[in-house]
Amino acid sequence: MLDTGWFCFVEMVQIVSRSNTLVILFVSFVICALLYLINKAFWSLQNYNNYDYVMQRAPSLKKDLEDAEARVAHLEQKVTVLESQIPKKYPDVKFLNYKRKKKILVTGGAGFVGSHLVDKLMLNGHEVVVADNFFTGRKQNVEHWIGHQNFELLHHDIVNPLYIEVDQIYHLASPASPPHYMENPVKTLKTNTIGTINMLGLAKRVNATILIASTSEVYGDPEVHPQSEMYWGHVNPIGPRACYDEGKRVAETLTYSYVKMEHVQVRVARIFNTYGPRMHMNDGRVVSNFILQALQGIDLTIYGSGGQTRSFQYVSDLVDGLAALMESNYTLPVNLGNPTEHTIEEFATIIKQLVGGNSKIMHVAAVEDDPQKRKPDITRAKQYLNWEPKVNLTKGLKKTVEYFKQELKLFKSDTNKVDVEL
Ligand SMILES: O=C(O)[C@H]1O[C@H](OP(=O)(O)OP(=O)(O)OC[C@H]2O[C@@H](n3ccc(=O)[nH]c3=O)[C@H](O)[C@@H]2O)[C@H](O)[C@@H](O)[C@@H]1O
Repeated sequence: MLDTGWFCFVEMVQIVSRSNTLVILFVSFVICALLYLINKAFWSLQNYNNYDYVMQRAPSLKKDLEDAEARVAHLEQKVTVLESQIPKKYPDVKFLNYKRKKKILVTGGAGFVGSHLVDKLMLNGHEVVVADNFFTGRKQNVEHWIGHQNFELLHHDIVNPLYIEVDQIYHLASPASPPHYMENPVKTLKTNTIGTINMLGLAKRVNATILIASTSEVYGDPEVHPQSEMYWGHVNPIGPRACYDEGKRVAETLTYSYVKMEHVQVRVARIFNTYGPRMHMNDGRVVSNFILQALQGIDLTIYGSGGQTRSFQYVSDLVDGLAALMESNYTLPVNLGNPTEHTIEEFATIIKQLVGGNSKIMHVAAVEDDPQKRKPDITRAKQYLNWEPKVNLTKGLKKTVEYFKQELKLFKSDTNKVDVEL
């Protein structure tokens, strides 16, 4: 078509040179108009043919597209399967031969203390089964082991019996922070009584050694200071803390009854105030409360005068003590705690200095039956387990503050304010 146009143009130039200019201009105009119309008709015809062609092939093109989509879906599936086969990177665990490798159940193994203990046992090369009802425990505390050949996670409430084969049981399952264990006192009692019976029954059936996590709370509001294992305690049996204090006291009584009647191999750890990474942001105990308040620049709330004392141990010291107790042959209760004692007022100042910021210290109403002093006598642990705490308060608190900073960042990406349960 372009060639024809060019040809006509040349022709016109030749005619112009020979004829009357006006006639020639008119003829040229008519020719150009005709060429334009022919050109337009040609392109419409071409487009019509393409459209027709596409319409004719539409069903087969649609089928091709469907086939391609099915092939892509199939390949995607294959990629998913292959990705799941790529070995996950786990922390390095020790190799133990079958004689030394133990199968160990940790109840409450997804909780704050339990998960640190699980890490230690896993790294030492044992096979670990965690049973947790996730009331205060969290999957994220043990997620780095999920899928490992030595690890198993059971969503199980130990108020119901558990039938498995194990060599050792660390029985840690129970809420431990006052606001959590007071939330449902009957459930706390069931966990510490029926749950403990179930675990002692399991230990008896499979001939496993069982370690019971008891607490400094069995000493109640103590009249003896520091508290040695010989002290029988001073607990209000009908007070708000009784569900936990008395629950743990019954757990100890049950334990020694199983020793007397069934010769079960037992260990009993009386755990004093413990802190460290993986504490829940809404734990409600003093360490997490003060750190979170200081990090957010809000006032640190002291319950009562602040003259009451506590002795804080870092979680890695505790798990070393628990493992040492399990491996010992000592069957009476053992205190596991750090004997460095502080008033709560001093503790608030320590946290404020460590975190910095503008928080002030304020006093609010005292809580009922709050033990006024607490400090472990750890002579027994030193003598029979060769154990004593290694991590000092500043070092432990620095790690804990770092942990809570990260937790706050994650939390704040969701919302702007954290409600600390007070
Ligand atoms: O941390 C632990 O290991 C222990 O914690 C609790 O015992 P408690 O000593 O009462 O724990 P906190 O709630 O941390 O209280 C410690 C002290 O700080 C005070 N407190 C707590 C929280 C707060 O925001 N402000 C405050 O002044 C409490 O009144 C108490 O005097 C549990 O009952 C024990 O079973 C557990 O072993």
